[in-house]
Amino acid sequence: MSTANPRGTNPASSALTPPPSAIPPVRHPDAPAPGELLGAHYEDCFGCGGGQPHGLHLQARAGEGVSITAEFTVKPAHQGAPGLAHGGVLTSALDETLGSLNWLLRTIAVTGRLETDFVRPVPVDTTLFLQAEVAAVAGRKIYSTAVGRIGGPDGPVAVRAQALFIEVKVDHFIDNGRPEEIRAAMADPDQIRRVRAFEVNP
Ligand SMILES: CCCCCCCCCCCCCC(=O)SCCNC(=O)CCNC(=O)[C@H](O)C(C)(C)COP(=O)(O)OP(=O)(O)OC[C@H]1O[C@@H](n2cnc3c(N)ncnc32)[C@H](O)[C@@H]1OP(=O)(O)O
Repeated sequence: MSTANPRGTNPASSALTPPPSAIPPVRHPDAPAPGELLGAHYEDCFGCGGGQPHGLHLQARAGEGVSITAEFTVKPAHQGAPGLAHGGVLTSALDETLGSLNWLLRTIAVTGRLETDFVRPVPVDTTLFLQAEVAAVAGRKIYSTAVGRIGGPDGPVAVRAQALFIEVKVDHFIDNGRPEEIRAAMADPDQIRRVRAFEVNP
């Protein structure tokens, strides 16, 4: 389990601190190999899908262990202040990267809590280099951290996050999603096979 404080001097809330019973994450044997691009989990996802013109089009790549790297280039549609990325968009990029980690655990999970530190402004046209890892798992709870750098993968830190993801069944989406999108997703055999495989083949 990672012991470093990924937020520098700002401690995370206690809900994001793994309990003593938490265990280190285990990379699933069928997880994509280190270096492999993950691809979009859903074509219309704002974070990773190719079907959203103003989406982030974030590309995540499997790392070693239970870690991910990802890149996202800030577009004019992502501005908050003139010429600068909106903080919510940067948090979305962190959320998407952190969510991708669960593919390496082969666990379906949603974000329960996400805390972000905004360390540096991120101008339009900047590429954010993201790195994320799972720190610990406790039952359905997955504790993860992420950092986003600018200027290169080893550049200065612009954003940091800590998150708690909660494992859910595929019914979470079927029961709560808007019927038209759910129907379309259910009609896509690849989408359903991919998600169901996580449940029947843990
Ligand atoms: C068909 C298509 C499929 C597509 C698949 C794509 C998937 C990927 C998409 C990814 C997209 C990118 C990612 C996204 O953007 S995911 C989108 C953003 N997230 C959501 O929409 C989630 C909304 N929330 C919920 O649905 C429920 O609240 C969940 C499911 C999270 C829990 O409700 P549930 O009734 O199931 O469980 P529980 O309430 O018994 O809680 C269980 C445990 O967790 C603890 N806890 C819970 N919340 C918090 C919290 N905020 N802080 C601290 N702790 C929290 C809780 O205390 C308890 O602990 P304990 O008492 O056990 O110790």
